[in-house]
Amino acid sequence: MTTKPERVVLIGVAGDSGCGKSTFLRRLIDLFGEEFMTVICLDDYHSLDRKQRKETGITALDPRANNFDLMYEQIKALKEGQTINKPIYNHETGLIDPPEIVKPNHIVVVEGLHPLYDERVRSLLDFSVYFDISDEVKIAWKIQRDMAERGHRYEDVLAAINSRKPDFQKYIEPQREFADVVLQVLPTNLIKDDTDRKVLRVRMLQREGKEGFEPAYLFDEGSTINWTPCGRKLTCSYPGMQLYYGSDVYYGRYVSVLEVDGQFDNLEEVIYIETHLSNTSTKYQGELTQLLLQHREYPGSNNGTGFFQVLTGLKMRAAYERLTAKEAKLAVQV
Ligand SMILES: Nc1ncnc2c1ncn2[C@@H]1O[C@H](COP(=O)(O)OP(=O)(O)OP(=O)(O)O)[C@@H](O)[C@H]1O
Ligand SMILES: O=C(CO)[C@H](O)[C@H](O)COP(=O)(O)O
Repeated sequence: MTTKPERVVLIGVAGDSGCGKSTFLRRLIDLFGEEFMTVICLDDYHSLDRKQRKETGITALDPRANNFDLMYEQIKALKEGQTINKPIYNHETGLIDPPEIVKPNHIVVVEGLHPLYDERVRSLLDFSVYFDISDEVKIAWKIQRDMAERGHRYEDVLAAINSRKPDFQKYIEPQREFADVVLQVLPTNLIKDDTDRKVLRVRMLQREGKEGFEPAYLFDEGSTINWTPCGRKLTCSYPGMQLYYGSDVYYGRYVSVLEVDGQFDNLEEVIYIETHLSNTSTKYQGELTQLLLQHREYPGSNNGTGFFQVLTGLKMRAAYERLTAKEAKLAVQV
C-alpha cells in the first residue's frame, strides 16, 4: 500500500468461477496500480472446507458454506480504515489456512461468488459489476482452460459445470439484479448456429439513476442505435461487426445497454469506435483504445469482452475519483 487512504473505495466483482474475473482484475490493476488496490477473494470466507462440503453435499456456492457475518464485519472494518485478520481458503489443499493480516487500501476489490449476496455486504459497495456469461460461452471457456491448462477431460468439465448449475441459479445468478454494471457474454448473432464461440455478442448493462454514474452511450443519449461501422475505418473480416445502443428494463429498473457483436481485426482501429462513444470517463481521447492495446494478450482483447471490461474499469476509476473528491470536500467543510 502507498499512503494511508482517507477514504476506502469498495468495488464488488461478482460471477461464477471461470467467467473472466481474474482477467478483469488485471485490467483494474493496470488502471489503479498494484500498490493502490487490494483484492479480497471471497472464497476465503468459505466456512466449510472441501471435505466438509463433500460430506454434507453442500456446494461452495451455497450460502451455508460461507461465513457472511465474518465477511461483513471484516469488509466493514476495512472500509472504516481498520486492519483485519482475514481467513484463507487454500485451493490446493481444500483446507482453511491460518489467517493473514490485510490492511485497508485506497481501493479494495471484493471478488468472487457472493459479493452482492448479503444485503449488509452489498450496502458497503461503492460500485459493482456482475459477469453474466451464457452457458454456451462458459462451457467453451472452461473447457478450453481446464483441458489445456489443468489436464481435465471434456466429460468431467461438462459434469462439473452441470453439477454447479442448480446452486448457481439459486444463489449466484440472482445477484445480477444488484450490480451497477452487468457484462453479458452471449453467442454471436452474426453467424447462424455458431458452435465455435470465438465470435461473441457482448452487452454492457449500465444502471440508470445511480448517483454520479453516467452511463456511456453511442452517438445520441437516449436514442436507440444500430450501427454497422464503416469497413474502411474498422477492418472486420467475416462475420463483420455490429453495435447497438438503447435502453431497457432490467429487474424492474432502467438500464442503458451498449452492445458489440463481432471481433476487431486491428486493435489500433478501436479508436474509431471510441470516438463515437460519449461518457467513457477517459482522461483523453483514445485512452480506452490505449488500455486495450497495452495488453492485447489478455483474453477477449479483440472483442466486446475486453472493450467493455476496460470501459467498466474506467467507470470504477471515475467512481473512485468522485467519491474521494467528495470526501475531501466534506473534510474541508467540517
Ligand atoms: N474474454 C475472454 N475471451 C475468451 N476466453 C476468456 C475470456 N475471459 C476468460 N476467458 C477464458 O476463461 C478462463 C477463466 O478466466 P479467468 O481466470 O479470468 O476467470 P475467473 O472468473 O477468474 O475464474 P476463477 O474464479 O476460476 O479463477 C481463462 O483462462 C480463459 O481461458
Ligand atoms: O467456485 C469456486 C470459487 O472459485 C470454487 O469452486 C470454490 O471456491 C471451491 O474451491 P475448490 O474447488 O478449490 O475446493
